[in-house]
Amino acid sequence: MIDPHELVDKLVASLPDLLPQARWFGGKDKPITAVRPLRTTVVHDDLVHVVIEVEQPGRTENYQGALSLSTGAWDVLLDPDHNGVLLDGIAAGYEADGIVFAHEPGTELRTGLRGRPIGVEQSNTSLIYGQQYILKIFRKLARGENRDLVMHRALRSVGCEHIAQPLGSISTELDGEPVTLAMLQEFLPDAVEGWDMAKTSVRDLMAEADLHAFEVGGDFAGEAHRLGSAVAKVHADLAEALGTQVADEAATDRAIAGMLRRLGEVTEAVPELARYEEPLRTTFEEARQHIGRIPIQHIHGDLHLGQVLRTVQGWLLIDFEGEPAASVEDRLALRSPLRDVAGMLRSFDYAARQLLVGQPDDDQLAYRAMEWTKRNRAAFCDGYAEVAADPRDNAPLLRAFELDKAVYEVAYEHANRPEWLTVPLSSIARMTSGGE
Ligand SMILES: Nc1ncnc2c1ncn2[C@@H]1O[C@H](COP(=O)(O)OP(=O)(O)O)[C@@H](O)[C@H]1O
Ligand SMILES: O=P(O)(O)O[C@H]1O[C@H](CO)[C@@H](O[C@H]2O[C@H](CO)[C@@H](O)[C@H](O)[C@H]2O)[C@H](O)[C@H]1O
Repeated sequence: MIDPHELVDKLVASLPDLLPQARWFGGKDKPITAVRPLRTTVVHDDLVHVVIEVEQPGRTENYQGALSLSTGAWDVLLDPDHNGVLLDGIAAGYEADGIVFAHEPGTELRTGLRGRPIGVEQSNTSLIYGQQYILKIFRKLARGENRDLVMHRALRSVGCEHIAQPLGSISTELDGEPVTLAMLQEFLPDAVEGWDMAKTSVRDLMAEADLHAFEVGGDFAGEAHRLGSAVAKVHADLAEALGTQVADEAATDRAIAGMLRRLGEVTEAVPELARYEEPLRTTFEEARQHIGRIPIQHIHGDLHLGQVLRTVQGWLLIDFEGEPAASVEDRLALRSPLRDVAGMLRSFDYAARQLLVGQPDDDQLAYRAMEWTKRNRAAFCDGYAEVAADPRDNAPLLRAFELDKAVYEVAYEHANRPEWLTVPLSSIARMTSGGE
């Protein structure tokens, strides 16, 4: 009989070489100084689940994976011959040595399906079972229940129609604290990402030299309007399920300090931001007097066009984990719903400009991009205002949140896609000099 611990020890020795090749591994920027197994669980005849601790200069993080007990092959979560037991375990309410497979109350699941990896660039690993279910396996593990699962459960409890319904989970404990390993949701086979739809619309506009955005076949404004209403409904549902609070002095201080801290950190890392530091600082400080006007609540936290799916049943919001770079406390804090609105407004700007990235300056195309952005941002706000207060009624706050998001994007692009840095930087330049 093969000893799983021996297999895991062998695996761990090879992980410093294997991990940097995995798309989901979030520590590619630094060398790996040590990998240790934290917990080894035989989940099924041929599936050994492993939680590892990865040590790098200045950070120690936990990740999960699995190997075959018979062959020692690594990352068999991706293998349809091995991953069927995950869904079957959730359906059956199975437990294996502290790993708990559970379905949501009142849920009945089909079994015997094999999971195929979704095959998109992602920081987790999602498996699709049949045409019905999607299992998101969280690769980097955080202590405490995963926010994506908590928010989905809260939204389900109030009958929210703009999410993919949560159906089950896999969880465990590490050092006495709960840890979510995976979340099962309904899979929408007809779903199209908002980002892809928006890019198609922009392409159609750019291809027509003489037509305005409203005259082009691929006009997105109707969708942007519906999306605005959907986001407002999700905010209302989150408020109903989890409550709201007045932003008191402590919450206000935290919000302003957070924006100023981020500005300082990003300016240090990206010198191109320095010339806008002063007006940005002033905008963030002035936001203090406006924050108290709107109740704070749980929000999506990382809303952009890649986090919304258009399905036959309307727009759905996915991935409630929050900003990848934010601390656990920041992700759990109550915040202004205008932050989500600001995230989406930034995304319209991105969608309009992505075709111009790396191209020589062209005033006509830049003008048309701006036309598309304005039209869709306005439609989104109109849709939002049909369900809740108009976000534009709080323009100074909305503007501060947009600029804060743009500062975040400067850091994100600097680290991930340097050629895209011009997108948030040019918006910051425009907005800090009085433009929209
Ligand atoms: N319920 C769903 N139905 C159909 N496709 C989905 C569903 N949930 C996620 N997807 C697809 O999977 C992609 C990744 O999902 P996401 O939850 O954002 O993972 P990650 O946090 O790892 O990026 C989405 O962009 C979308 O294309
Ligand atoms: O991986 P996540 O979805 O959590 O988000 C991160 O990556 C996004 C890029 O994929 C990044 O979004 C930025 O680029 C988008 C276009 O690719 C654009 O629609 C967004 O508005 C813009 O913020 C996101 O910021 C980052 O957290």
